[in-house]
Amino acid sequence: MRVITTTPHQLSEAVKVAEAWEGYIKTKYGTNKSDKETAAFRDYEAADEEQPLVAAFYKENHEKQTLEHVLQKKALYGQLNHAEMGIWEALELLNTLVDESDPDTQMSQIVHSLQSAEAARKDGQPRWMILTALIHDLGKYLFFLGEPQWTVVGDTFPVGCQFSKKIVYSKYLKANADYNDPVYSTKYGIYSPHCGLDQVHLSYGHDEYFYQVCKAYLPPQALYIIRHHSFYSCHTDGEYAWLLNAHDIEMMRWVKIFNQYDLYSKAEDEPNIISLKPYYKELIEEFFPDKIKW
Ligand SMILES: O[C@H]1[C@H](O)[C@@H](O)[C@H](O)[C@@H](O)[C@H]1O
Ligand SMILES: [Fe+2]
Ligand SMILES: [Fe+2]
Repeated sequence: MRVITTTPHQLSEAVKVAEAWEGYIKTKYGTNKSDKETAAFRDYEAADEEQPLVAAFYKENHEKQTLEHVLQKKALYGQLNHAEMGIWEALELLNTLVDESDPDTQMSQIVHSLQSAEAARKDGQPRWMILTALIHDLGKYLFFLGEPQWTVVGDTFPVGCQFSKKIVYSKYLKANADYNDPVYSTKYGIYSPHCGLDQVHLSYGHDEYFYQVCKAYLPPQALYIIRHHSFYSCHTDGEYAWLLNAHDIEMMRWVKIFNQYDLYSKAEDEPNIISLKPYYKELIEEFFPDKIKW
């Protein structure tokens, strides 16, 4: 097994910034919403009683997302030889998908995409951020390539090292084959402290897939958001600080800014797809060619 290492210099730099991560994210990037407002989202306790599908989703996800599974899917989809398609086309296609893992929206994905993008736009965010909000979930196209929801949607978490208790529905991780593995069950597993998330395998889903699809076209901040937006135990609960390097800490601030648009826009009115289309088509053309590889 290849162990991923960090040079002493990289390490000390990363430790300097990562040490205070847990408290830091909450104070510095704490949401401007009240506790009551934020409690209305991602309430998995309530979902447990009212939306049994969500718990069932995570049970299957947590049992099956092993390091071996992740490596296999990365090899398969990293080749980008499954389709050629434009961004708007993908958005329209995803219109028929409802995400089983999400307790907060029963709406289709194009609605969620436009709601997130419109929220960023109203906030005066730069064009790359508005575009990122629009497309961040397009990796859910995996579902249309025949993948089951458990390896397409839901929160992500590192595999190959100890699972955090703060991962949503963490109790189900006990049934994961890696849970008792002599290496993968240790705190650092196959990683070394502060090796950086670029070296870490997260459970496989729409984040990693779409990051690969977009790699050639978007600025680093946008790519970072796309790749890590579902890693809630880290960006929201402050877990796994020991994996982060200085670059991660720098980039995480964008994930936090983006997260507000992803989450809280779900309460807003349904956007008018037809009237918004010309604006977003132009925005897409600024960054992407007509067709890209999927
Ligand atoms: O249920 C949601 C949904 O699947 C999102 O697209 C994903 O980014 C979240 O992390 C997840 O909890
Ligand atoms: Fe997502
Ligand atoms: Fe989303």
